[in-house]
Amino acid sequence: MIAVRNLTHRYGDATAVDDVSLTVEDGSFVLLAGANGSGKTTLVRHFNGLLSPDEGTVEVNGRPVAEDLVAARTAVGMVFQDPRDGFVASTVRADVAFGPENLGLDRAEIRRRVESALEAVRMADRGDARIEELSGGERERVAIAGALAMEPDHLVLDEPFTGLDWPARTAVLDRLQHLRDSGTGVVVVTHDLRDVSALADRTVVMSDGRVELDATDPSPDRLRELGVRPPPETESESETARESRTTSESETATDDAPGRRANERR
Ligand SMILES: Nc1ncnc2c1ncn2[C@@H]1O[C@H](COP(=O)(O)OP(=O)(O)OP(=O)(O)O)[C@@H](O)[C@H]1O
Repeated sequence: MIAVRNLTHRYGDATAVDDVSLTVEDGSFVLLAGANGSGKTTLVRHFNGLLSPDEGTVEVNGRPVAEDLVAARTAVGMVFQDPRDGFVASTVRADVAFGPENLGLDRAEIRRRVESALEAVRMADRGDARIEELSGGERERVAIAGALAMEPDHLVLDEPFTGLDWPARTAVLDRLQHLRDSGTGVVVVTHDLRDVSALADRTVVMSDGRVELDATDPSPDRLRELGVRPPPETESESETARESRTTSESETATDDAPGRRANERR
């Protein structure tokens, strides 16, 4: 479990994360959303000690992150958008193998993990490709494979789907669902709730550094209020509901006060 308690993070005088408490249980899938600058990336960077709190604590599997950074980074895998500088080897397969090799695993286990991770991002046939020759989306997929190959207890993906085509996106989501079902805690930071929200056990929305919403089934209206576009199904349901509301209001309006009703709808 990742347990964040009363976490505050400041950049100079600006408070980016403001007294946030949040837990990510093993085997749960948490969607972390919120407008630009609301503090999502800053928050998740604390999950494996990439940042240290100004106030509050973060524990992973019951142990304070600051006490053992290596343990925290082994337990919490992290993938960020645009991983341009994050590669350590020249070919895809060597890069994905780097982390498992550092865990001291035997060759057969490293091979199993690497092939399985490449399969998950639909790059199984590109293992020998040179990183420098890959497109942006392919690089993102290699970065995701690198984190998958570590088989961490928790996996945090910050805007992981931006450059991914639909087949890759679907394949990665399938793997995330499978991981969640087998006990991994998954956190996906995204502005785009399409497809991901169907998998999420909870949606957490940040605004101005605070957690403003933590719900299993957030209402589309509340999401909109917090600057998050609802997933399409709920959005269209809501549109339908609004349309039918508008129609019945307009029927009533014809009966009693047409001008006033028309203004209200605007
Ligand atoms: N390295 C930094 N130095 C100073 N301020 C920063 C730094 N990183 C982030 N901030 C500020 O902290 C606030 C939160 O930023 P953060 O990147 O955590 O938000 P976010 O919700 O992930 O945004 P986005 O959706 O745009 O990625 C913003 O006001 C941002 O300008």
